Amino acid sequence: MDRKTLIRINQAKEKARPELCKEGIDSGWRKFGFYESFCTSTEGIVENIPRVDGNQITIKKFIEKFESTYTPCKLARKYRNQKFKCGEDDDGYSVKIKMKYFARYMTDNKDDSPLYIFDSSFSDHVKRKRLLDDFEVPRMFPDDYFSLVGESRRPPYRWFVMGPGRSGTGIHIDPLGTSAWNSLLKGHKRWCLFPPETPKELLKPSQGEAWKQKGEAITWFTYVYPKVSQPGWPEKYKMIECVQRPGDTMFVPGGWWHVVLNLDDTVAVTQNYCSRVNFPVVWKKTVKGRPKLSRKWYKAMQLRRPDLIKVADSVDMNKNDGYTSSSSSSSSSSSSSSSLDSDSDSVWSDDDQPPAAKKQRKCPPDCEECGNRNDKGELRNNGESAITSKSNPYDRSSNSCSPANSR
Ligand SMILES: O=C(O)CCC(=O)C(=O)O
Ligand SMILES: [Fe+2]
Repeated sequence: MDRKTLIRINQAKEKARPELCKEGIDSGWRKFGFYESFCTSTEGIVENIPRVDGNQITIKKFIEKFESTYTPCKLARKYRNQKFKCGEDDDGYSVKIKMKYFARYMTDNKDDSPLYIFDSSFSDHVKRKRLLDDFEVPRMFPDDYFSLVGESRRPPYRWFVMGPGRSGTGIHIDPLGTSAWNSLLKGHKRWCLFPPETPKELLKPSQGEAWKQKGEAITWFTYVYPKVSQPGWPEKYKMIECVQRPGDTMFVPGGWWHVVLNLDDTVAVTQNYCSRVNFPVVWKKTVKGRPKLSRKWYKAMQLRRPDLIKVADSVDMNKNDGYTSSSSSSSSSSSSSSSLDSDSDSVWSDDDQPPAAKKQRKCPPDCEECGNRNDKGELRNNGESAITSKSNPYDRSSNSCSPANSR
């Protein structure tokens, strides 16, 4: 703890519990050594309280059964019986699980890289949609130009994210040059970020090191982190590292590599967006990778944002695209745009699509072509991905490696 914090804390302690401070500030406050001896883990606690589904029980029934009888109860959290996406099966279908099972798994699992809820379809559902009432887009991110194409046509863009310690998101770049914000409500996330020009080969675990867990964040921290944090690591690819705490919002600029490990149980919300700043890059990547979507977007801009049309028309499609808004910028993008050179619009819509359409967008789960895939069905192509299935953030990428549109 730094000196100033220590002084302030001690002042508060002196005022709040003077009797403890009399013995000397540390000895009084640490007499029993509970820091060492008392276990605060929830594991192993046997609960014997009635649990009630707070969404189902009527007020009348609650008063009758619990309040008027002075009976303690635990109103189960919302969404207990709601299903959330925690992965994808080999055919590309969402794997969903009820919140009550996942919540138990969160507190009671010993998996290396546990299941992770990463769900972008919650807002399509009448009950799960209520999650939208619980957060607001931070005021720094007012622009969202993909909204012009309409909610049902736009690529997936916001996710409810929840997972236990050791779960996380392997190293990747967010799709189509979009930037993102990620707000943490509970728990701690460990982040490492690298500039866009960092070569992918330096950031991915080598074959064999991690076998089936190649794309997992925990594998990255085990095998790659020691390399990137060595003194010889190039200054130009310098890692940015931090711990995100409850209430913190991370800003992830377009093109930046990032890897995220949950250090304990976390709940977060994240959104990808296209703003005035990243529009030239996002537009270019969309034209190249998602031509059909780009045509719809263009029409919508003609109608409602002629100012953006001007910018779109001035984007040089042949120039190496940097991630800054300045046209004179010389910073180079990742080398992945070729992976997006296909029109895969037909397959990015959503869970309700006919199986044939869903199948189209699949490549094998451990597709060597595209790189890798994490529990969230994340398929990456050169680390960068196209926004694809509505149900999956990084299905944001899966089209780019299906045979129909292989590079
Ligand atoms: O919270 C996480 O696991 C990271 C999410 C992320 O990188 C993303 O949504 O693009
Ligand atoms: Fe990301």
